[in-house]
Amino acid sequence: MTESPEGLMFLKGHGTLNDFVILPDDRADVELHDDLVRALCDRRGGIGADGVLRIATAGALVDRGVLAALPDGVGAADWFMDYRNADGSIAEMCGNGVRVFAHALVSTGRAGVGRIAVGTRSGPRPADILHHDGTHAVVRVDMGEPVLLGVSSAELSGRVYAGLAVDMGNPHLACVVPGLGPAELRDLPVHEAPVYDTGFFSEGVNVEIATPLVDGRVFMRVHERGSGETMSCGTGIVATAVAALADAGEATGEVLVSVPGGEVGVALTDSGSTLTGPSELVAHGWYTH
Ligand SMILES: N[C@@H](CCC[C@H](N)C(=O)O)C(=O)O
Repeated sequence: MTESPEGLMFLKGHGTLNDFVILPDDRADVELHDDLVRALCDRRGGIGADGVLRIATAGALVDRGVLAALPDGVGAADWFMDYRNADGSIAEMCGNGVRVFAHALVSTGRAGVGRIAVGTRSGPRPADILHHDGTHAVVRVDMGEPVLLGVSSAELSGRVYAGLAVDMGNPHLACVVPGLGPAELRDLPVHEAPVYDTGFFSEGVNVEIATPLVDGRVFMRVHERGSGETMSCGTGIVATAVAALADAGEATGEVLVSVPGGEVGVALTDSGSTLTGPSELVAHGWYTH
C-alpha cells in the first residue's frame, strides 16, 4: 500500500551520496505534482533529496497519463523509474537512480537478484545486482550508447569551461580541464546555475568539470539540471568517461570516476556503456503531508 492514514510510504537511498526519496506506487495512484516533489526533497522541511524515484509499472503510468506511451523497448509490466529532479522537473534518465531503484525493487520483494528490466523515459536500462545484503548493494547498469553531439561551453560560478556535449538519454556538457588536479577541482566553485548555449541545449544541461585521465582514473564534480550541485551523477559520470577518453585519444576503455560521494566504474565499448557502483538504502517510513 502506498498511501495510508499515516501518509505516503517512502524509502530513502543514495548512490555515492546522490540521494533519492523512493516512492513505491505500483499502480501510480499518487499525483506526483511539482509541489509534492519539492516538499519531499526539501532538506529542512521535508525528507531531503536530490530527486524522487517513483516505483510504478510502465503500464500504470501510461494508464494514468503520466507517460504518453511506452518508450521503445519498455513493456507494460516492466518496473519504471519515474524520475523527478528536486525542483519538480522531469528528467529522462538518472544513472545513480537506476542502481538505487533496482536495489529498492529487490529489497521490497518486487524483483529477485539478477538482471532486472528497468524502464526509463530514455528506454530500457537493464540492471544487474552484483551483490546485495539488504541495505547495501553493488549494481551494474547498462547505460546504452552515449551520443556525441559536438563541443560547447558553459560559464559556471564565474569561470568558462569548454566541453563535449554528450547525450546519455539526458543532456550533458562534460568539461575535461587540461592541467586540473584533484585538489584544485575540490576548491572550484560549482554551486551557481550554469550559463550555457540555450540554442545548443534547448532542454537545459548537466555540467561536469573533470581532471584529465591519469592511470585510468578521473576526478569529477557536477552541477545538475534541476538539482544544483550534487555529490555524484551517474549519467554525468559516463559522459565524463567519454570526454576523458576522447581527450586521451581513445573511444573505448574502462574509467574509474571519483566524485565527492565516492567512486564509480565505467566501461565503454563500441556499442554501449555500463556503470557499476554502490547503492545504499538508509531509511523508510511515512511522509505525512
Ligand atoms: N543524478 C542523475 C541525473 C539526474 C537527472 C539530471 N539532473 C537531469 O535533469 O538530467 C544521475 O545519476 O544520472
